[in-house]
Amino acid sequence: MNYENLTLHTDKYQLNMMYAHWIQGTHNNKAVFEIFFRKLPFGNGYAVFAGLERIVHYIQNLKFDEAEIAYLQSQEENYAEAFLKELRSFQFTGQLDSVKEGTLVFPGEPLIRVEARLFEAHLLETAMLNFMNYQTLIATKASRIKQVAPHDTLLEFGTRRAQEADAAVWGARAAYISGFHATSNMRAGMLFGIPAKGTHAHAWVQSHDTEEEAFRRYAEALPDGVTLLVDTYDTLKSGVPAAIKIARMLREQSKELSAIRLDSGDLAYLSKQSRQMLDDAGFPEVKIVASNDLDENIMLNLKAEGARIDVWGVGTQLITAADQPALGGVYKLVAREKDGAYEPVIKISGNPEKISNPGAKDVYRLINTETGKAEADYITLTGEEPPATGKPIRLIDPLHSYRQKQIDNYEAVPLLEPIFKQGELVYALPSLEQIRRYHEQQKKLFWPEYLRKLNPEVYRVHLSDEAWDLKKRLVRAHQD
Ligand SMILES: Nc1ncnc2c1ncn2[C@@H]1O[C@H](COP(=O)(O)OP(=O)(O)OP(=O)(O)O)[C@@H](O)[C@H]1O
Ligand SMILES: O=P(O)(O)OC[C@H]1O[C@H](OP(=O)(O)OP(=O)(O)O)[C@H](O)[C@@H]1O
Ligand SMILES: O=C(O)c1cccnc1
Repeated sequence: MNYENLTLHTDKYQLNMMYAHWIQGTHNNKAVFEIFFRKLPFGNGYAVFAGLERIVHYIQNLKFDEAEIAYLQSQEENYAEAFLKELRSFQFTGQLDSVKEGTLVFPGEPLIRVEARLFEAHLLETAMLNFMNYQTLIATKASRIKQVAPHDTLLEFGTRRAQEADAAVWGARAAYISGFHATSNMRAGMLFGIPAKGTHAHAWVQSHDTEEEAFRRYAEALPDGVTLLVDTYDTLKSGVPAAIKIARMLREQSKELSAIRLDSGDLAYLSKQSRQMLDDAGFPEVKIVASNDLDENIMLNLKAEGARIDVWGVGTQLITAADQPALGGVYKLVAREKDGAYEPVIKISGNPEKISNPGAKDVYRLINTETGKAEADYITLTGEEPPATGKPIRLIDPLHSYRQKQIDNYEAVPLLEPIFKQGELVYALPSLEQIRRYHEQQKKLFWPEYLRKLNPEVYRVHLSDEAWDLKKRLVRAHQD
């Protein structure tokens, strides 16, 4: 079945709630929901927000066609015809604000805010979380990998091990946002304009009588600048020597061997030996590509061992976020329309970290005007006066309110941008190159202590006095 309509890409409970609201006549009441996550993945100090482009396309294409309606009828005989009619004319008419893709984001802050009829806001939850959680997770994993090899070339090789096709292409895009240079996935190349790159598999070597013949034929067949996989039989005894012969052949033809690839064995030892052999043979420009279940920890170790690797092919560990395969982003109701006005709502929990921050909120990044570095993120209620220089801010840690800090000279950059207004797209989606550049600039806003991959400093995310007072008031109201 090849069916692209994602309107029913939602959990059944959303339709249950939509129906129940419709039955009680509250489906047109408005509400505000916010997406945020509570815990950073991989012990990282930040996450890289991604998924907005897919969310925009998803919302623009929401439509209950006849196939969706027929399926719903087949599942629930009870659905009133008038409800199905309501679904047939369904479209998003609300407001959506979001952080831009490539932004560094932190726990507890609103990343996407949806203000819409309950009927619409419920339907959107599942798909939006699905897109945002996965893409943000992979962008964050890719960013960790980039941290350990900031000056090397990074290739995304994960498609064959990804959790199906969508994960492969959107994961490739997420990796590119965080600074990967290319993907092996041709469709991701075609869809998003990511450079597509590839070497060859062991099968190419195995399908010839000798390694040398395989390399020669491959170099003759392909355009200039090939990479040869040298570990099919014996890397140092046969693979690298055969590659050097081909490099000589190519040089005579005024062409060149671009690189060799190592895909097994001790990559530190083999890369150092291969480098020496290539240099001794007069080919210092030929690069060394490594692959084989790499992740940021192995890469860091390889670098510590002095490995001579110029290009890293990273697949499984990146595309599946193997060490933490899910980001726990949530979509929570923060305000509901009552008697024509918004009333903030809270979710109480015995665990203080799970008590939600009530009320529709904005979030600002406070940049110290002297250092140019981010000091903290600052969450206000939407009705509040935005923070501005000249107005000192007392930062109160929402979880540990004894932790307070005053800052005076700052620029407050709003992180949430209007994406949809009254259902109309008001945001010009940036190109992937622009997102990638924006992400690079974002990282420069932070001291390295927040960015390091092991035990990073915790970046502050604070509530304004008004937001904090509202929270205390609602907690108390629920205790009485
Ligand atoms: N010097 C090194 N230091 C740390 N880890 C390394 C080093 N060299 C290779 N590795 C990693 O160790 C793991 C070795 O995996 P494995 O034993 O399955 O590979 P292999 O036997 O060399 O090759 P394969 O099974 O793919 O033919 C891989 O994840 C690889 O990236
Ligand atoms: O190890 P990853 O990080 O997931 O990177 C992708 C892996 O996919 C290929 O191996 P595979 O054994 O599938 O095919 P091959 O015959 O080309 O080695 C490639 O050689 C890499 O080792
Ligand atoms: O081009 C490669 O070398 C490649 C591509 C995908 C997976 N493994 C390797």
